[in-house]
Amino acid sequence: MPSPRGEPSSMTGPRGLGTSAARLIGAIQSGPRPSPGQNVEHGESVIVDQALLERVSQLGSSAAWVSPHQPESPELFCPGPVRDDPALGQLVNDQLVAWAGEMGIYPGQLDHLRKCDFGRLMMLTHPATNDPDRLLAAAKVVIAEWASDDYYLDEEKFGANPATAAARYGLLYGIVDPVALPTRYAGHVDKHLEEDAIARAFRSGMEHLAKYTTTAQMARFQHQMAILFTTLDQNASWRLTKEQPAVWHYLVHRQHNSYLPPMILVDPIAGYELSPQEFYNPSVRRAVLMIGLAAVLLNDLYSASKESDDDISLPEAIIAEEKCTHREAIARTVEIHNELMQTFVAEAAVLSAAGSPSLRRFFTDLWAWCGGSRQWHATTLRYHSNDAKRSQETSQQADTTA
Ligand SMILES: CC(C)=CCC/C(C)=C(\C)COP(=O)(O)OP(=O)(O)O
Repeated sequence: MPSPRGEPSSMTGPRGLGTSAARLIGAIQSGPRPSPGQNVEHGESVIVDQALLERVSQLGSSAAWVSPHQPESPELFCPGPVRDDPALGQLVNDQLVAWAGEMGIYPGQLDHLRKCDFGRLMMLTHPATNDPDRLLAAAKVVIAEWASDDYYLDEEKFGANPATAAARYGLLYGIVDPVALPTRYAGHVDKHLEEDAIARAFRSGMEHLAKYTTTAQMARFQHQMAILFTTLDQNASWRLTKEQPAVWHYLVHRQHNSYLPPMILVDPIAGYELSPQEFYNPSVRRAVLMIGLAAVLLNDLYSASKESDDDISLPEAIIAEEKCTHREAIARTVEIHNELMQTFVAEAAVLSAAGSPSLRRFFTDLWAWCGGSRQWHATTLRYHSNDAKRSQETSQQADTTA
């Protein structure tokens, strides 16, 4: 298949772990000699600095393997946190919970919200900044995303309903990418903001985030949110039909129902910008999509204890398709996660060697985001509460790989 930007035919060569990086090197090396400073923004015609490539290829990969406590469990290929500053996490968490109260999200649940410690998640996933206000800006939109998932789609006890989810997400997108209605109807949006706490949270969170984003960074965030909402609609449709998706359908779904909305904020929160030319370069996008999927599969590994019995997740899709045990499905999920992470490392290394300093930093910050997210998933009360519906087997199994 030709890529949208017409990569050389060497991109259609062998497939599988590692071969993709080799294809990229081939593609990059086969082009004409670059002019000084040329990088992936301007096409694939860059000669790779082999010494640099060897250095970046090592980046993080050895440290990402951690010995399992149970020899039969597959190891998770994921780094640990780059920084752990509990006081900073608590400061952000306190401000976040106060803001959630003002917005009216998680009514009657603020104590639980505090204990889930999303402020700690932000501190762990954005080690490039110590500025609590930057972390809070990112935290607000993240918690608004989670609230929409909980209150529109997942938690029927909170009024979530798959039959109305798509209609609600449609209205919510009108807040994320503010609509410009004819005068006669504009007041309805204001009324909706008064009535819907999640819409209010998004409006407020986006305003705060805009302090730190360029126009292009905000636009790409809105694009990623539109994608997220589309897949949450897809999820609602599976819930309505009680369909267990095929594994590949689930992977397509989860690649976009992923942690990419918070992950692609690593540069504005750290105070730099990956250019739109590099961000949207198809090879860069491919690497980013892979690490985004891997990061959210880690959620599937840790969150099983809180999910309902009809949960849609990769282990559940594998059990249905392969008729295997829960333990085997977890092992397969870890394998898939690891393949994605390893391919990301290989491809990001090549792209880093050819790209700008901001691209190298962006990949490094995504890697750090995963390390922080893993630490939070392994410890947060959201996935480790005493009233967990299912046995803790899944998260314990995932923990043994941590
Ligand atoms: C942070 C973010 C992008 C939230 C929106 C969608 C979402 C909640 C996820 C991608 C996390 O997956 P999941 O819906 O399974 O989350 P929980 O396990 O219910 O916390």
